[in-house]
Amino acid sequence: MIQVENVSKRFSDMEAVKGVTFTVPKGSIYGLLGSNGAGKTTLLKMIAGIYRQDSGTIFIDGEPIFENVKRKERTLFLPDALYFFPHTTVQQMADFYKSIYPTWSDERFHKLKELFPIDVNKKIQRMSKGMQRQVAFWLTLSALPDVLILDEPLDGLDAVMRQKVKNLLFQDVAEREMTVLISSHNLREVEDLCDRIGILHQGTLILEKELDDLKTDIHKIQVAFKGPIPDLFLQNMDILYKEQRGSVLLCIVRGKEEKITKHIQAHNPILFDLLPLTLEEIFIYEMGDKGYAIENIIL
Ligand SMILES: Nc1ncnc2c1ncn2[C@@H]1O[C@H](COP(=O)(O)OP(=O)(O)OP(=O)(O)O)[C@@H](O)[C@H]1O
Repeated sequence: MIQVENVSKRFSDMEAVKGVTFTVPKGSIYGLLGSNGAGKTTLLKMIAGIYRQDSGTIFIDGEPIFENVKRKERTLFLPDALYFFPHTTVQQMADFYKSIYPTWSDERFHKLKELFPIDVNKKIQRMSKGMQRQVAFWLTLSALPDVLILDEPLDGLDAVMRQKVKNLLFQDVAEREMTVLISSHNLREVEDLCDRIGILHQGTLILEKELDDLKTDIHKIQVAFKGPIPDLFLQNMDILYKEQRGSVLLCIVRGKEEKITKHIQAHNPILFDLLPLTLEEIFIYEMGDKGYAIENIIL
């Protein structure tokens, strides 16, 4: 479990992270989204115990992470810019991981060989960017971490490999209750992976949502009445957005489908449609005046 409470970090005159609070429950996947420079990497590095926060607290499975060797042995961070020792092979890196991570599993390492078509005796720095990322996942997942922190992890992987990696993450979350925090600048890339999404904008967490709630609780409706729109009709609905097109009223409303349908039908509309919203539309309407922040992460 990851608990981040009111965490801030400043680089000279630049406040990169401002009072961020969120929790990632054990055995769940949290997606931290934000455009370039939003503060994702800085926040992730604090949660991984690489940077010390200026203020606030960070607990991993109930303990502070900074300078906590025991916790770090079970918390792996996969950075966006990968680093491997010069001239090392996959096998040599695996031996190194084995020497520093007590949870390392040779069995897992050999099992994953079937998924990653890479020669263990090949020098990593001679591999392509995507192959290097595959090696990083191979090593990381063989260490069986309790908590996995991933910074833009799918960059450079092809579509097939992305799916393989996603399946592996699901497997570890389901079977070992691994906790995953994953940063991305693209909602589409992680929407099928995450239980919960947080949006970071200029160092502040501006929106946090369970993806399942989002999908079931927001609807687009089109409705028309014989005469003018009844006053009570509008007053009793949680409307995020509304637009009149001739006699048709288009609304984005929050609430349970059955309740909304019942309410609308009670006003005898001559036209009524309830349409599904895409995840992108939901975010745009939810963000309201902060819509500019979402554009970069959904296009
Ligand atoms: N070591 C550093 N020294 C000074 N400023 C830094 C440092 N690291 C990050 N920053 C600044 O902090 C802000 C947040 O950067 P960060 O790398 O955390 O953003 P990000 O959301 O990960 O961006 P990207 O998606 O582009 O990787 C930026 O304005 C950046 O210039």
